[in-house]
Amino acid sequence: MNILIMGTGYVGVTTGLVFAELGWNVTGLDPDQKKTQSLSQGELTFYEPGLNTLLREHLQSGRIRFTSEPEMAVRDSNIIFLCVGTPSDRDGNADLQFIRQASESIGRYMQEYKVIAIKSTVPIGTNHKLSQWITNAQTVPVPFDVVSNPEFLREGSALHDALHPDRIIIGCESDHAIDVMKTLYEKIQSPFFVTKPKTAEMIKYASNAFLATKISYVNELSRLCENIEVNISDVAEGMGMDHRIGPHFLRAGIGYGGSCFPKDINAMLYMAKQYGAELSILEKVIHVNQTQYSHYLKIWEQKLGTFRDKKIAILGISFKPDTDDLREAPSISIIEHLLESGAAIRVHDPAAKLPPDLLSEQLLQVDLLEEALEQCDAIILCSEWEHYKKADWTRLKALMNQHFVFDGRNVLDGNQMTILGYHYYGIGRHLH
Ligand SMILES: NC(=O)c1ccc[n+]([C@@H]2O[C@H](COP(=O)([O-])OP(=O)(O)OC[C@H]3O[C@@H](n4cnc5c(N)ncnc54)[C@H](O)[C@@H]3O)[C@@H](O)[C@H]2O)c1
Ligand SMILES: O=c1ccn([C@@H]2O[C@H](COP(=O)(O)OP(=O)(O)O[C@H]3O[C@H](CO)[C@@H](O)[C@H](O)[C@H]3O)[C@@H](O)[C@H]2O)c(=O)[nH]1
Repeated sequence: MNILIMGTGYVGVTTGLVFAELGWNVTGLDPDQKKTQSLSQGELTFYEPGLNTLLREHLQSGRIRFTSEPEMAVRDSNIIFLCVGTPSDRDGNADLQFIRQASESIGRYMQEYKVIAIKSTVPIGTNHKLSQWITNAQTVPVPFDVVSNPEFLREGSALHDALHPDRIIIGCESDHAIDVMKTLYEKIQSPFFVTKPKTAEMIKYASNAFLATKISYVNELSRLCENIEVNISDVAEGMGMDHRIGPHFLRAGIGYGGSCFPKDINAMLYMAKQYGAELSILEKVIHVNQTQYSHYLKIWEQKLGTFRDKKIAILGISFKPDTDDLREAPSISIIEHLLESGAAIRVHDPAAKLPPDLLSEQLLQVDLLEEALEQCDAIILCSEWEHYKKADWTRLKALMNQHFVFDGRNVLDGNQMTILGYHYYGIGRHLH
């Protein structure tokens, strides 16, 4: 079977490489020629561990190729995966313009039966719209089936997640298309959950919103823990031992970011309004997330005295470690706040780069951790890269002017840092 992947971003490239790894022939299609040229030369356009090696391997094996020409790519495919972006529009709804454009080119160029699977995260009912857009673009009627096959991979561990998913969700009403999907994924050991298209679409949003709810719950709880001298990490560990709660997504921090949680929860709230329902819990989830970083900045500023004229090192700017993605990263809001408060900032990140137009005399990005710490008064750790966990904090201390460490992800050993002479503060973290 020939697989066409429309959209060669995080999801498209990972999905394409996983199918190539499973032995299928894959074509990646993207109108962005810079992306398809770079990928054809074995260079990813973003940072994601493990993908580069697999990309080069499968370019060599001939199982994957990239193009910006839709006509032949659509014609030669048996199954098409839509992995295009669905960003927020001005009202918070998911903007379906890329889904629509992709479906119109499928309709225009298809000449025989195809299975068309949507991996992009799309509002309830989009599968149905897609069928209409494809049909309307056809000049002669050609049969096809649409499948909802939402993706659950995380950036930073995309390859692992796509090769070992907890479940494969298939929303489809055609037995033939369900069989095609089962054949495609047969080498992946994972439960297969077949349901209606609308249900599959809802499972994706409901899962992301639930994970974000867990995070906002512990984050709000961390504020209480801060006042009662209890360590939120210990509370989360004890809670997580109950298998009904589970240990995951209970790490308190400066808030969630990324290209998915914020936009998907907004899209859910938009849908709720559209269908006359209330999702008041999710409104609170957003509120806690939006106030979490500023709540802790206030506490940290009191510890330091003031941010004005202080030199602050920001460690880790990506929304999470092992990615260079800055979309909705809490670090950006923190940097903006510090600049307004008159601090001078040096930023370090193992992979992510601040956009050049943000940089100024007051805000520099440096290549070495040592350069960021040189003469600084305080560190704010915004994403928990291994690089920082493994750093030699005994040696680094000598570089700093004052020794305040504000650990926005609760990952450094606070007791050890205190013994070394740092003034260590985390998130809802009372030290023993
Ligand atoms: N990033 C993640 O971790 C993740 C995980 C699960 C689901 N998702 C969802 O998957 C979708 C894609 O996310 P992403 O992060 O990979 O997006 P992305 O922005 O990295 O990539 C999307 C790509 O689609 C391309 N594109 C736009 N119009 C096209 C067209 N007509 N034909 C072919 N390609 C086209 C763009 O040029 C871009 O390269 C979104 O709906 C997102 O919510 C993302
Ligand atoms: O206990 C936790 C876990 C995560 N985070 C933060 O939550 C955000 C999102 O992290 P994560 O979910 O690991 O990364 P994403 O790549 O955004 O993945 C989410 O969004 C994807 C896109 O929809 C889904 O496919 C994934 O299943 C879902 O986990 C990051 O800012 C993390 O720092 C916390 O603050 N505490």
